[in-house]
Amino acid sequence: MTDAATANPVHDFISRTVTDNPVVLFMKGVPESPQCGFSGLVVQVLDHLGVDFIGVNVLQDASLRDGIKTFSDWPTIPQLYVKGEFVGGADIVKEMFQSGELKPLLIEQGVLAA
Ligand SMILES: N[C@@H](CCC(=O)N[C@@H](CS)C(=O)NCC(=O)O)C(=O)O
Ligand code: FES
Repeated sequence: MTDAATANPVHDFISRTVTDNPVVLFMKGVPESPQCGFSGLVVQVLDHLGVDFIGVNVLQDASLRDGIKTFSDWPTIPQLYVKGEFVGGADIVKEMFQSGELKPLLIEQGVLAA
């Protein structure tokens, strides 16, 4: 984390959220009703694998929508975090799922039963 984490309340919120929750998806809309196909795709993958996760709707707050980009140094939404680590956006999650890498990673991280 950069020193910005202590100076930026939005970064503090994000930091706490990804520390307190094992799997966090920063997304547009909520898991039950994604507002963008890219966010919806990641929700579908996580649901398919049976992962428990929380969704954080960046559309509720412009500073959160911007803040998650600077926090992760990643320009787009969705953004998946597992155990406080940034995993990727929709393309990465899709690729990891299709290549069979995602499930073992989630099991290894202890967020999915083997
Ligand atoms: N290729 C991206 C697709 C996601 C994407 O392009 N998101 C755009 C449109 S939803 C975005 O977040 N734009 C900035 C914004 O809306 O704030 C990925 O792998 O996640
Ligand atoms: S909201 Fe338009 S592509 Fe995601």
